[in-house]
Amino acid sequence: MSSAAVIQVDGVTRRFGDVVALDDVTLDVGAGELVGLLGPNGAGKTTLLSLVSGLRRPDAGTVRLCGLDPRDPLARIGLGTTPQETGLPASLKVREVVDFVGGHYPDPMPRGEVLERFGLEDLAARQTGGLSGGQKRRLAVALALVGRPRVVLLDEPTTGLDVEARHILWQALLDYHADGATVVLTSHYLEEIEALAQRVVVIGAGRVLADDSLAAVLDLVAVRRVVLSAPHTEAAALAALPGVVGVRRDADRWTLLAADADHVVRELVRADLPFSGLEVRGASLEEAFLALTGAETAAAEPVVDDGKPLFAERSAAERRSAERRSTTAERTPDRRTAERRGSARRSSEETPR
Ligand SMILES: Nc1ncnc2c1ncn2[C@@H]1O[C@H](COP(=O)(O)OP(=O)(O)OP(=O)(O)O)[C@@H](O)[C@H]1O
Repeated sequence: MSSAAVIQVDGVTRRFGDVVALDDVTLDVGAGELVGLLGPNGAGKTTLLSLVSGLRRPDAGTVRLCGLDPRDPLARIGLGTTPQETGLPASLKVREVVDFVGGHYPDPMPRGEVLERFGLEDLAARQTGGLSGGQKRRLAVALALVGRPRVVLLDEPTTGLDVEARHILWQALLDYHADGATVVLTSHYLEEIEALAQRVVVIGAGRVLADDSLAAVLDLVAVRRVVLSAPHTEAAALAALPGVVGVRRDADRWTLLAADADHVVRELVRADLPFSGLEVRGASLEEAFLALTGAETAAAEPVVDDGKPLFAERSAAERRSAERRSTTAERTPDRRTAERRGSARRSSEETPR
C-alpha cells in the first residue's frame, strides 16, 4: 500500500445473504486522485463506497480512510459524500440547508462560495421542497463539499440532470479536485468518466476487472457490434471467428461483439459463412462490460448469449439510456486490436496500486 493512499481497500469481501456484492477487492486511492468507478447495475460500486464511508463493514478484509477506520469520527470529518438518493428537509430554504450543514464543520466553505460553485445563487431563497429533481441533485452534491472535505465520494452524481446542469456540476467537481481533494465517483455514463476521471476502475460482479488510466480503459471497453442475418449459421460457428468476444441472437439477427469489427468482417468472408444485411455499430457500455466480464471469466472464450437479452433485469428506460450511450461509443476510434485490449488488461494486472 502506498503511504500516500487516503483510501485503502485490502482483500475486501462483502455479502448480502447469498449475494457476493464484493469479492476480494483490493484498491488504493492516493491523495489528490480523481477516480471513476465504472460498472453495470449491481456490480458492487455502491457497496464499495458504503464500506469506504463507514456505513457498512466488510465481511473480510480491511478498509482504511485517511489511515483510520472509516467509522472513526476523525476520518469522517474529512469526508464528503453524496449517496444516490438524498433526503432534503422540504421546508428549509437552500441557504438555510447550506448553513445548517456547514454548522457541523470547523471551517466550512462560505455559503456564497458553495452556491456560486454549483450555480445555485438564484435558488438561495427557495425552499428545497420546491426545487426540481436536477436542482435537488446539484444541492446534494454541493452539500458534500460544504465541510471542505479532503476526500469526496459521489454515487452517480449527475443521474437525472440535464446537459447544462451536468456540465455545471462537472466543472464544480473539477475545480474542487484542482484545489487538492481526492475524488471518487461512480457513474454509468462513459462521457462522465471521460470528462472527469484520470484513473478508471471497472467493477463487474463484485470484482475489479480493470484499473488503469482513462485512455487504457477506454481502449478496453471500445467494443464494436457487427450485426448480420445468417439464418442457417450456428452460434458456435460465429463465436469461433477470430476476434469475436461475444455472440447474441435477437430474432433473426446475430450480433457479434469484437474489438476490431473490420477484422471480424474479413474473417466472416474468409470462413465463407453466408450472411446478409451487415451493419457495424458502436457497442453500448453494457455490451462492452459483458465482453470484458466474459473474456475475464472464460479465458478469452467468446460469450454466447443465444436469444436472451444481455442484461435480463434491465428496464426499458435503462435500455434506452444504453442506446443513447452507444452513440458515445461511436466516437471512439473504430480500429481496436485484440492485442491492445490484451496489453491494457495486462498492464492493469501488472501495475500494483
Ligand atoms: N442491502 C442489500 N441487501 C441485499 N442485497 C444488496 C444490498 N445492497 C446491495 N445488494 C446487492 O449487492 C450487489 C451489488 O450492489 P451495488 O448496489 O453495490 O451495485 P452497484 O454497482 O452500485 O449498482 P447500481 O449501478 O445499480 O447502483 C447487487 O447484487 C445488489 O442487489
